Amino acid sequence: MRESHHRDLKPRVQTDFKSELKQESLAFAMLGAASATVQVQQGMALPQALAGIFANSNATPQARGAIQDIAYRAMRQLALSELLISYMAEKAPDPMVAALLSVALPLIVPVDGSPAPYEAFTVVDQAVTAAGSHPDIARAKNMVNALLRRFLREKDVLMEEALENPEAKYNYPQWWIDAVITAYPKQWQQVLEAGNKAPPLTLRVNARRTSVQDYLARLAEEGMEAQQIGPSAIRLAKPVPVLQIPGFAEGDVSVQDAGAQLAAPLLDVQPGMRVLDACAAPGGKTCHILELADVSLTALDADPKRLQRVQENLDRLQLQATLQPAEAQSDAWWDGQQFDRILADVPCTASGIVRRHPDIRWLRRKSDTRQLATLSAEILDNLWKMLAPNGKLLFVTCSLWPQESEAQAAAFAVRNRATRLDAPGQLLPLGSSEQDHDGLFYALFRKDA
Ligand SMILES: C[S@@+](CC[C@H](N)C(=O)[O-])C[C@H]1O[C@@H](n2cnc3c(N)ncnc32)[C@H](O)[C@@H]1O
Repeated sequence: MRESHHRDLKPRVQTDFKSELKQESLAFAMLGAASATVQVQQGMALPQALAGIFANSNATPQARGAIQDIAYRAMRQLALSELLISYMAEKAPDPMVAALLSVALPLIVPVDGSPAPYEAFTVVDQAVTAAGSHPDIARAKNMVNALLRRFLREKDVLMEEALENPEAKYNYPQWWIDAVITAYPKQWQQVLEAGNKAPPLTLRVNARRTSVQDYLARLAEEGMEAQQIGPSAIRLAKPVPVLQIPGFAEGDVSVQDAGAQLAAPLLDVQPGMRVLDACAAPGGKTCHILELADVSLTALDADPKRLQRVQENLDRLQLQATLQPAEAQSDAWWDGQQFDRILADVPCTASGIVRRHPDIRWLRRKSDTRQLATLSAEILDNLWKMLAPNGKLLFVTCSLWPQESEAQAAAFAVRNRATRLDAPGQLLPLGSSEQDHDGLFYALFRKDA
């Protein structure tokens, strides 16, 4: 996938996704996933693209699930699919046709080692039906048929050739591959591969309502296989929709990655403390802090809409915080009273959570890293003055890039004469079953009196 290729795309996109196809058909799901894929190629985040498609469509919850699954698979193999298409198509297909082919190919050959979810001939047949049903691409129906059938015939040779290309082999832009190799010369392959695996569903047990042991027993009673993978973290063997998680609606558990669950304990909160969560939404870490101690917490975020999600999570867990829509690099909102603890989970490239957001690699530009690092430095310096003497500030990113993480932490400590305390540093997402977490970074600082 070439950067310039992306910017030049001006496809006709069917955002008002009302298809005449049967909702339960694979063709319907593929068409929805292809519409989402085209929008990502135009620069929109996949969750937003899907939300738009769902809002404008008549899709049932089941059909939505299928669209989502197929779109996420397509993101994890986009560079491979695009290269394969370029081998087989005489001229570059219309973006919507290319997107339909890009959602079909991973269903025939998943490269993460998982079994193919459908019979290959069903995929071809349904892709052709999908093309035929869409007014803008119906004329490409025969081409879709011919190309996918050729792929079935020549799969081994085509795959062998394509997998010699690093972008197609690993399914990341070349600059991303280079950045991982530079930062992690020993584990780069494992890191890239882990980012292409579907993420686990990890729960955080709410210590105010139950214990890990009791909750594991409850899951066992319900026939759900699960394993403890952190002090409060439980990984389900098979992901399920949130509303099927026992006790979720009542607040017994929340969904949170095991790596993200390290934040609240590291802050070492004590009853009565004043705590600022400076980039709080959607409130995963906010709620965890409040589950651990009765503190007076301000949850700040620049995005008021995302702050509503913090409130929803607080309500579900029956917790309280003061919500503050504001930018963390500003002090216009601040009453001058210092905080005992500050969590700075700053905006970053999110390169460490690419297994959950496989679209990120196609949306980010190399230059984003520097811009975000500059903003984070401003945020950190501003928050430092809001910290009380002997207070602690926890700096968190979900980035793999040292420029945003370790280099940022080191420069911050020097600028502010902050004392660095023990913290895990960079968590490498290696996808191993013992350490199954996202790629977060943690640095903890104390302001000496
Ligand atoms: C990594 S997310 C936070 C995740 C959250 N701490 C959790 O555990 O659920 C970063 C958040 O920073 C917010 N944000 C972005 N720029 C900001 C800024 N300048 N000031 C404050 N918040 C900002 C985003 O809206 C986003 O919600």
